[in-house]
Amino acid sequence: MEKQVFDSQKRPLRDLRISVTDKCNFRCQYCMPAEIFGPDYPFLPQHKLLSFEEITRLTGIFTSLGVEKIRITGGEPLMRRNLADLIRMIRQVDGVRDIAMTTNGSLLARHAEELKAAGLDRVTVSLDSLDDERFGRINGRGYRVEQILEGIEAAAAAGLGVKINMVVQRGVNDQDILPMARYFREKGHILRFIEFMDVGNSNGWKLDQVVPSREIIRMIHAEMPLEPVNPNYYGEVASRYRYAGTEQEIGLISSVTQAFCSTCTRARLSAEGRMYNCLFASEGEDLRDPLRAGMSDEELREKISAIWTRRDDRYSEERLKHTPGISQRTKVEMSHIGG
Ligand SMILES: Nc1nc2c(ncn2[C@@H]2O[C@H](COP(=O)(O)OP(=O)(O)OP(=O)(O)O)[C@@H](O)[C@H]2O)c(=O)[nH]1
Ligand SMILES: C[S@@+](CC[C@H](N)C(=O)[O-])C[C@H]1O[C@@H](n2cnc3c(N)ncnc32)[C@H](O)[C@@H]1O
Ligand code: SF4
Ligand code: SF4
Repeated sequence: MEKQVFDSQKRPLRDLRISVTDKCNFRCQYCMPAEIFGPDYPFLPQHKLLSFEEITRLTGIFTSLGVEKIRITGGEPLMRRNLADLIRMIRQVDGVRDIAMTTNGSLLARHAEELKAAGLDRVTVSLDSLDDERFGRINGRGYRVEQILEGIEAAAAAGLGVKINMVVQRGVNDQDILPMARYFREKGHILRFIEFMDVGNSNGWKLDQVVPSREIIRMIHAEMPLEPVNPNYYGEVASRYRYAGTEQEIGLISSVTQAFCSTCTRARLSAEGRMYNCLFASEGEDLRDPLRAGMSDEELREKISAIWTRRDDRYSEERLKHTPGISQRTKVEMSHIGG
């Protein structure tokens, strides 16, 4: 690393979350509701997407400013053709310590081995229920649980690290909290419960749909006693717990009730090459056009450094005081920026 940049709140730039496509084969109601993301939805045409070479070049510039962790996301990242080639290219970039991918798991079984061979370290698979009927409704396309579980097991068998993410919504899948905890405890995979967030403009978020993490802990602890575990690293998003007397962990991502903006080290790159300083940002800064217009690495580096240096975003910490006005502000969609 040549230089570590800090933002206006003294937060270092450490992670880059790269969205490789805005398309997805699911239509999760909380992310890409089918009524809005219908057959005529104007997804990005291929020429507007950053190429693998462009993503790799930008990754190298980000690592020279302090980034060590890369997360590949989307849309559904496995909808991007030849994704393993991109992983192979990013793996070669100096300073990249960890490459993870967030996926809905539906295409994972057929790609797990090539992704591992290309240099992917770990996957986080999103799964909100073990009940086929509920899961089919949540994903909006009738996909079955079995297909995702096969993807999870294929990833583990290929030697990838595996975590499971479950977005919890009251009245939608809160009855799945305990079955999910029991199942993944038995399987030995880390399950993380995510508080449903007001991302984007289309998911019709209401505060009473959020199940606070402390309620989830209480519920699980009553059946399977838990004890807290210290964070793995500065700015870890999940609070960790383990089942008492075991090494088996769960995580709670409390972005609504216990915001973690004060240690947020994450920059985001959208599929068309805009840099976002926050998951809830309205505007991103275009890097693609300057890159295609021939900007040098040094000039791009200065541009990215300047964007991070003036960053003061802390949306989640301010959310509650802003809650009445939340829906009036136009934010980037989660499927666009990648979560
Ligand atoms: N508000 C907010 N939520 C976030 C942020 N980063 C992640 N999340 C939420 O947490 C979920 C899980 O994110 P992951 O990328 O799996 O978590 P992570 O903590 O980066 O993963 P590890 O690297 O395995 O620790 C996302 O899908 C979002 O819902 C963030 O910066 N702000
Ligand atoms: C936008 S998806 C992209 C990657 C991939 N398609 C997937 O679903 O894993 C990334 C993560 O964001 C989470 N997510 C989407 N909308 C959310 C919301 N409103 N609140 C909390 N998490 C959300 C998803 O559950 C998923 O774990
Ligand atoms: S959460 Fe992931 S799988 Fe669901 S619609 Fe969004 S991008 Fe697709
Ligand atoms: S709300 Fe924005 S600043 Fe806060 S943790 Fe999330 S991405 Fe970071």
